[in-house]
Amino acid sequence: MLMGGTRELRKDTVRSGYAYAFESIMSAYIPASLSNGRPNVTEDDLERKDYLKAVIKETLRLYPPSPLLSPRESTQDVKIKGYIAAARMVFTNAWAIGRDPASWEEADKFCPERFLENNAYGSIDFKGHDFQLIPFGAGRRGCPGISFAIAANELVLATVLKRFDWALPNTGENLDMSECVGLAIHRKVPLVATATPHNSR
Ligand code: HEM
Repeated sequence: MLMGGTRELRKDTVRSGYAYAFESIMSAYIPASLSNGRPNVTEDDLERKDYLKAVIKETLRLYPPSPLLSPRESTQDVKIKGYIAAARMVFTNAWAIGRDPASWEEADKFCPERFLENNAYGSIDFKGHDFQLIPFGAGRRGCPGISFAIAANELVLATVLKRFDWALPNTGENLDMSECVGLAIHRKVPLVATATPHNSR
């Protein structure tokens, strides 16, 4: 049984807000607030990086690395949305849940701003309490590595943005964001980007 709907992976050629998000972090947030005369990004810098955190959250909403989480098996009869799941393997489609228009405005649009404080989804988090956003699962068998994973993601992303000038190939507004189907999500078309060291930051 597949919980959370069976929306098909679609060829998402809409560049939507990716370039904007990328450029915003690079030019508006990172240099100004992370430089501080120090060469490296530290965890202290990240305390204040609301936009960067929102970008990671929005990425996990649209592209949960484990789109079907871990399979579960019911130990007794249980009715879920009209299905009987006695001794059945149940998959939770976190990918579809993250794009469900019943839960998200402009569900397919990449819009990190939605997660900024005071905005519509500012209080939603991925720690397993808000069931519309469960890239790490939820409950007793939810991912125990959330804090470590998020800290590593923030640190690496902030560092590579701070240390390099990034440029996308000339794809205009059509960066192909299609995904491959699989246990772990990944890009169908590899991302080609140039990174020029930026030593002055
Ligand atoms: C972005 C990074 C990560 C994502 C998206 C992720 C996602 C997940 C998901 C979806 C599950 C299954 C949860 C469920 O079915 O309810 C899981 C389980 C698990 N994760 Fe992660 N994870 C990440 C990083 C990590 C890291 C860094 C660690 C360890 C340091 C870790 C350790 C585990 C373990 C041990 C489980 C099994 C928990 C259990 O079955 O009781 N994960 N993770």
